[in-house]
Amino acid sequence: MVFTLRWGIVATGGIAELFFKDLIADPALRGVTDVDHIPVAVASRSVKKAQAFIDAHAPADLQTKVKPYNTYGALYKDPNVDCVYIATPVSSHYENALEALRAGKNVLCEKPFTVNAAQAKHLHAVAKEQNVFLMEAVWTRFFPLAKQFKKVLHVDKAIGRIHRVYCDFSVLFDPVKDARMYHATTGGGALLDLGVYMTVWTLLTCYHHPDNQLSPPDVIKAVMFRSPINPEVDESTSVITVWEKAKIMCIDAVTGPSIAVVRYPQELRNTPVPDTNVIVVINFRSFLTLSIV
Ligand SMILES: NC(=O)C1=CN([C@@H]2O[C@H](COP(=O)(O)OP(=O)(O)OC[C@H]3O[C@@H](n4cnc5c(N)ncnc54)[C@H](OP(=O)(O)O)[C@@H]3O)[C@@H](O)[C@H]2O)C=CC1
Ligand SMILES: O=C1OC[C@@H](O)[C@H](O)[C@H]1O
Repeated sequence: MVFTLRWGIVATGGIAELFFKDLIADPALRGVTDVDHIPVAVASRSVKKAQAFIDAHAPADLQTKVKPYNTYGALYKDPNVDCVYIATPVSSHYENALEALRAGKNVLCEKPFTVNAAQAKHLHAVAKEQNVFLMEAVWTRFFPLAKQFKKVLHVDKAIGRIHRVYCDFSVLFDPVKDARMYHATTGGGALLDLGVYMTVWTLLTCYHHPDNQLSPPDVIKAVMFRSPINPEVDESTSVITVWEKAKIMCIDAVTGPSIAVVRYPQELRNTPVPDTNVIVVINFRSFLTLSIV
């Protein structure tokens, strides 16, 4: 029997477009035959934008079936929506998710989940109260690669004992096109926007290390450079965590919005690596490659 999940899309920006395209792809393409996803509503702050989004992205057979809304709140009240996908800037995630949860909807909320831990904890509590599903859309955590990464490190122990972890991720943002990245009011800056991506690999390596027994890090220290374009947001941030039980020190660095230091496997492969050192490379561009060099 096929379970059908009916989706409401909140906001019509860049990632909402990509999500929508994936949502309507046939699940059989990824070997799934017992679940079907259908978009039933799109909400924007302007109904014209919602309609234009549907016109541009919904396939012919769904064009008249996907309902446009001119407020996000109206979509939360639609009884045909089972799950709401929130694709607004992070500064609005808490408010949007809270309203959707209180309307009894399941929620998939874009990363970063909220601007602080208190908001995240409150959303978690409300979702429990309402007995609905709530998740942050950190897609990289759900690639088969993540599972394989954990197995290679912690079950196969392919690189032996882990002493130090370095995670580095950079993206260059255009001050006009990616304006949300340059303002604190929209939750911009390197750490808030990109930090989750490194955290995935840090947590898989350190938090899920068998010796760590799912304990939080014992030390967390961070250094931040302000953006020269708008000092309200950070240009780059480095975070050191120490995991005493597993005896690992981890350095996470993110860079953006206006400077990007991009390191990809190609250049690492060309770097001679002494036998005693091992680098595990995750290729962010494809998410398919896990190399031990
Ligand atoms: N998982 C992933 O790979 C990615 C996730 N993201 C995350 O998705 C979220 C949205 O990013 P992205 O789509 O790139 O952003 P965009 O700026 O392209 O779109 C954001 C949309 O949110 C709505 N919105 C509501 N309030 C505001 C506001 N105050 N200012 C601007 N827009 C607002 C608008 O839709 P409308 O006018 O229709 O209401 C707008 O189109 C962020 O949290 C980001 O971190 C982003 C890129 C990749
Ligand atoms: O989540 C993200 O990952 C990739 C970036 O290009 C994007 O803007 C960011 O928000």
